[in-house]
Amino acid sequence: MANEVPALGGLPHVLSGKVRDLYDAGDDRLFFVASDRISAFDHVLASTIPDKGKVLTQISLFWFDHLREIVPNHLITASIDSYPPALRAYRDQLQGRSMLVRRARMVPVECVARGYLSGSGWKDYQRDGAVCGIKLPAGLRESDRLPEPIFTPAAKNHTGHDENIGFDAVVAAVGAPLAEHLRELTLRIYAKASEHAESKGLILADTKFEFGFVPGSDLHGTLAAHGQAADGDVLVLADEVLTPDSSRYWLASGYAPGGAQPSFDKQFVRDYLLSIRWNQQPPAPALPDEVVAQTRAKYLQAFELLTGQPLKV
Ligand SMILES: N#Cc1c(N)ncnc1-c1cnn(CCN2CCOCC2)c1
Repeated sequence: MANEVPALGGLPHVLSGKVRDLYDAGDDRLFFVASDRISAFDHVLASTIPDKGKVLTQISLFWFDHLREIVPNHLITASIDSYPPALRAYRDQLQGRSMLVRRARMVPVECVARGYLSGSGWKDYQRDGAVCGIKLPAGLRESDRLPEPIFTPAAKNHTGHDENIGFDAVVAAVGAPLAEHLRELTLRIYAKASEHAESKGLILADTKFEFGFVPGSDLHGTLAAHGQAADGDVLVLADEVLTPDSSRYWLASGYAPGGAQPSFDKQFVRDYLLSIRWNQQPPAPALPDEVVAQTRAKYLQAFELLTGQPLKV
């Protein structure tokens, strides 16, 4: 079937996720545009949240910079004046919610770090007393802080839920040296990010990273000291980074283990969808204006808490 999503400024559409659209910018570059779409219970809702795409993009850009001493990344630029000329005609549509990145050879594993027991980790713990084959102490409650953060990888499942896998499966997929590097790097990034979040009154319960390899010479003209493959390619942090869509953030002031914690950004949406007893089947319902406004405010608050700056809308 012909691609239903039109090209953007002559850049062919590559794929779309629930929130972001990806285009081929040529010369081994990709172009991301983050929409204001919002998903809940695995469905994209009929309503959008104004400025959500800008918030998520700006949070990723903040973390790329904050983590630059730990890990290089795939970003080329988020400045419209540096985009391919044909895109500059879309300045109003792209401002603040887009980025030009290096096309990477993506690692086929979702690299998840967990500091707390929640979501699929809680479900796996209840069944096995372990998460991704990592045995945990008995008697943990939902949302409990783990004795130490753990690496809980997942297989990329493009249809729906990613499937938690053991470290051995990562080794089988990418080899032991890279598997060990991914685990160490994922946990190191998580430690730095959760320390920053905590200093801002937020708990970073868990987060998902995606990594890929780019030619070493492409990386700002310098070779990175670590994460270098034998062929000279360099491992970079890609995709979205430590956003409320790829992470669980909780307000530290309201933290109460023993049950599910309110989602920092989507609780108003979830509560509304539960209140109308939606059967979680398409078509996903629209949201009342008040829920849209409250949710937008939470995204702006997340950005301001994490960065210390108000979002330029
Ligand atoms: N980042 C990045 C990246 C890159 N730098 N090079 C090559 N491929 C990718 C890539 C392609 N797909 N994904 C999964 C993330 N998707 C994005 C769209 O929205 C859905 C999720 C990553």
